[in-house]
Amino acid sequence: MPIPIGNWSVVFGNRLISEHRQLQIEAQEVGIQTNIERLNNGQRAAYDAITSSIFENKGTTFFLHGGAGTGKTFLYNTIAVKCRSLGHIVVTVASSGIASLLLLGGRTAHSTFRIPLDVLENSVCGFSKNSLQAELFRETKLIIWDEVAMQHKYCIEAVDRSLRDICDNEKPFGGITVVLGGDFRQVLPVVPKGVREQIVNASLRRSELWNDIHVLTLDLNMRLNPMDPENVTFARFLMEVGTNPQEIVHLPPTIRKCQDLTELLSTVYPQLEIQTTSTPTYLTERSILSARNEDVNAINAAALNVFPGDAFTYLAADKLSKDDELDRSITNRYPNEYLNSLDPPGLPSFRVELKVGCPIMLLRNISPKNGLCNGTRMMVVRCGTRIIEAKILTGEKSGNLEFIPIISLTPSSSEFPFRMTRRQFPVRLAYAMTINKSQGQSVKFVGVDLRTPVFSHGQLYVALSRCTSFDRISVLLPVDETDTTTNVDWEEKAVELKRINSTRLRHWLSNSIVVHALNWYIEVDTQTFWRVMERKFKPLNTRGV
Ligand SMILES: Nc1ncnc2c1ncn2[C@@H]1O[C@H](COP(=O)(O)OP(=O)(O)OP(=O)(O)O)[C@@H](O)[C@H]1O
Repeated sequence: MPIPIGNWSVVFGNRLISEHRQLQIEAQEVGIQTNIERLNNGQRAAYDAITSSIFENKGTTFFLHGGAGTGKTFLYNTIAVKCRSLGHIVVTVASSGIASLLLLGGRTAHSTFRIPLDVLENSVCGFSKNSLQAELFRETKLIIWDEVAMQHKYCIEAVDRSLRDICDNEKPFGGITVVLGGDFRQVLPVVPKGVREQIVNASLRRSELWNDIHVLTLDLNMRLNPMDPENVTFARFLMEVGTNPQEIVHLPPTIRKCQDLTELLSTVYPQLEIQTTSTPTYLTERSILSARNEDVNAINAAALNVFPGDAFTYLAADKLSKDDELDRSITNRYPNEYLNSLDPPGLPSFRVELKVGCPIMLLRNISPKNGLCNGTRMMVVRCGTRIIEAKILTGEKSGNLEFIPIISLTPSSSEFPFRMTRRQFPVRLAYAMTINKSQGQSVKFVGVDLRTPVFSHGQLYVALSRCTSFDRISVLLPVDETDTTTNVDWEEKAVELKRINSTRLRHWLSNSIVVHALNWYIEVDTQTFWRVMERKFKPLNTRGV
């Protein structure tokens, strides 16, 4: 297609600003006053602090910290509607497509701010000073950014840098009031093949920006009924797992412990062998979670095996990028059979097997406006040769029938020493999903596969907080465990990872031990060091005796 000549925004105005004018008109039609009156004390205090920064042009950066169900989204939307109804521009974004669907006028942070995919320490966003985006942001009074705890700090820093530049203002985010929100008890940013220190360091809390951030806290769970003692105990248990985690967690007797995978499957998905059981409500209400992709794939395959009906198999077309295809040393070393055997995270498998009535999860933001985001759960309605028809199970658009096309997907550049593309339906089976993927999703019945314990910060807390009561959680533990599992908390004060420096070394050695691991030095306080050693080596000693 030829590129249009001329500057159409001069004729029609800035289309991004026009979209926001539409949101302002819609906001005037919503009766926002009742929502403001319903805010609880914590929400009200946060509301007052944020609105005063907006209306008095203070340009404060806030972090709204709150666990699952504490009413963060309710508050974001209340503030956004209030400001829009007064004619202000409010940009609402989230770190994931699925979370952005819950915000009024929400989009992903990456698409709104044009954050580079391979973001680095000094990256800037992909809009210039004269762009439509820059014009929109200069008019913006408030930015709301949800699920920030799982976003790499470089993304937030890139937005800060770019906004300072286009607004010619050295205040954080160019002087715009910003509300970042999330929960640091949940999983931290994903750093491919990253070691613990890299992952902890990728968190916003380790950014220079954190020094200028004003933290607001919400701690009343609005999803649980405070009059129900069972609910209160459950909320307390979750809080304990999230905020004061012990290395070993005792799972209360009210949580069902399954003997094997078959029992876990039949507890979470009862009567799966009957085709008519698989309705949208049945599938929306349940999920099995596991920390590792391999276990998730095995559980999905087992569930599909139990579910009746004909299986449709779709094989992908894999190929190397054009440059690599010409290089004989690469084509000889990585033939097509090898590419087919790869199962990179975030990409569909080479072989996708589906049945009508089974749940799937989208792996790409195909059309956020229509509820088709990375993470959207759907139920397969028809399996065509070139298209899959599926019903949306979650979010505002649930119940809508949509077509899923075959598309070309590329794994992140750092994954392999070559570039490849895979043409496949961007879906995975969704009877089970990884704990990281389940963040932000709620279900009625959850199964947690803990045969391999969680390995990263916040995973146990996220897995156990997907539903609202003990008796709806079933777990599968290793054969030799009856009611305990391991938790991981990387934000704790007891063990701090730091690059060594000689002045600190002398000081540290008085009350801690410095261990050399790979190319990092790890400082561990003496008590924790011996506790870990004891746990690790006790079995050997016992056998020796
Ligand atoms: N002040 C309030 N009055 C009435 N209902 C509320 C209030 N605050 C929150 N809620 C309701 O409580 C439930 C949880 O709130 P919300 O989804 O905003 O929490 P959240 O912190 O965003 O949760 P999550 O992190 O799990 O997404 C929702 O159904 C919401 O409508």
